[in-house]
Amino acid sequence: MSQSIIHAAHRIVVKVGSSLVTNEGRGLDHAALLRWAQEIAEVSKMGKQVVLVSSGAIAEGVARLGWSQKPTSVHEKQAAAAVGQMGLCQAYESAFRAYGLKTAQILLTHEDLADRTRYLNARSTLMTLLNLGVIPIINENDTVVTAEIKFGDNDTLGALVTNLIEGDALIILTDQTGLYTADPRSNPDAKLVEEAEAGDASLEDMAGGAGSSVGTGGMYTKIIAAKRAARSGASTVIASGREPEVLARLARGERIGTQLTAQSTPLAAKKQWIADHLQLKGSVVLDAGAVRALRLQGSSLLPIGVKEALGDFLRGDVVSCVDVSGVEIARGLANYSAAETRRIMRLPTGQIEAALGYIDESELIHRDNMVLMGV
Ligand SMILES: Nc1ncnc2c1ncn2[C@@H]1O[C@H](COP(=O)(O)OP(=O)(O)O)[C@@H](O)[C@H]1O
Ligand SMILES: N[C@@H](CCC(=O)OP(=O)(O)O)C(=O)O
Repeated sequence: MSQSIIHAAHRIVVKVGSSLVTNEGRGLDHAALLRWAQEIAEVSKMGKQVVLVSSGAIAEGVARLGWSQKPTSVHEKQAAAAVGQMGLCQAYESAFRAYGLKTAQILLTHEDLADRTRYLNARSTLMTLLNLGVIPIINENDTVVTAEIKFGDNDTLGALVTNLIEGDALIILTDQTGLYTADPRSNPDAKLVEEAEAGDASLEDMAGGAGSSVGTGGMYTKIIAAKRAARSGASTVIASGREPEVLARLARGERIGTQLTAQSTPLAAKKQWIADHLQLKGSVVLDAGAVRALRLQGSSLLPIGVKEALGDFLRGDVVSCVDVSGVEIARGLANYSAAETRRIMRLPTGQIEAALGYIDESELIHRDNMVLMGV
């Protein structure tokens, strides 16, 4: 059997569920947290970047408040989450510190990822943390969300974070060894699914299907998360968080649990999305040198090669790159708005900062965020 997709993955999102983190609700499992921290340190040393999405705030809050069971009222759940998140933070901070790693807490809501500016800000912060070698630890910002605007479960959050940072892979650690052909708790004959295509509809039936008791969480949300992650080209592994050295072994290429493979790579998925993008917010007119650099040398687009910026695009919008006669050469995600582009076009990279007072990127459109058109 081929190697685990985690072996080749560079940027990985790891999601751990409440039952694992809190030892089935009995309070934080410090030994498990230490194990994952040790393994993530090992995976980082292999040159991979890791983001951790951790549940457990509500379960830990319930334990800290001395409640015998999870409350049903939204506000009590939110209060429990606020109490429990302190415990999660403390525990992760000291577990990772033991292995020489710094951590950062990021709490997100659905609205943060739906709003374009907040999406880009969250993305930039996460990328900056990863480049600094810090491990971001993400949870839903339970205090400010109500049922209608909740991710609802952290499997979904894990997938959206994978899309956000263009991760190569999502690892969902849970209390089962992977996806079975039926719920193994009630079907002792169920078999482990070792590999399948992410998005394969038959998986949803194995996991219970929407609307069943399992459909509100359990494996179903993991299958849907794998489908979402695959949209940006990331494959998913579902495995047991209790399996010794699970993360390190996956990273070394060992096959563990269930692998749900995406049909394209993150780069190909992004380029397809850009090529298909119909809502172009503007265009830039390139000089002959820039046209040659894009077409023949596979270069990024630098401000110096831009003669004109048309329309009113913002940073992150898809813009069209045309030659002086209006022929579309490429399409890509702009790093600067139309107004900024007008101030930096025709300038060499070294003068961008003086013209704007800051520099985000030296390219107007990076090659990885660009597709050539009509070739
Ligand atoms: N086909 C299946 N294969 C494996 N587990 C399943 C399946 N269908 C339902 N489940 C249930 O899903 C549970 C894991 O989901 P959940 O309790 O939400 O975990 P987590 O807290 O890790 O998100 C398992 O304990 C199992 O009972
Ligand atoms: N934000 C919540 C997450 C709840 C959740 O999705 O839990 P799980 O299904 O165990 O991943 C918490 O930290 O308690």
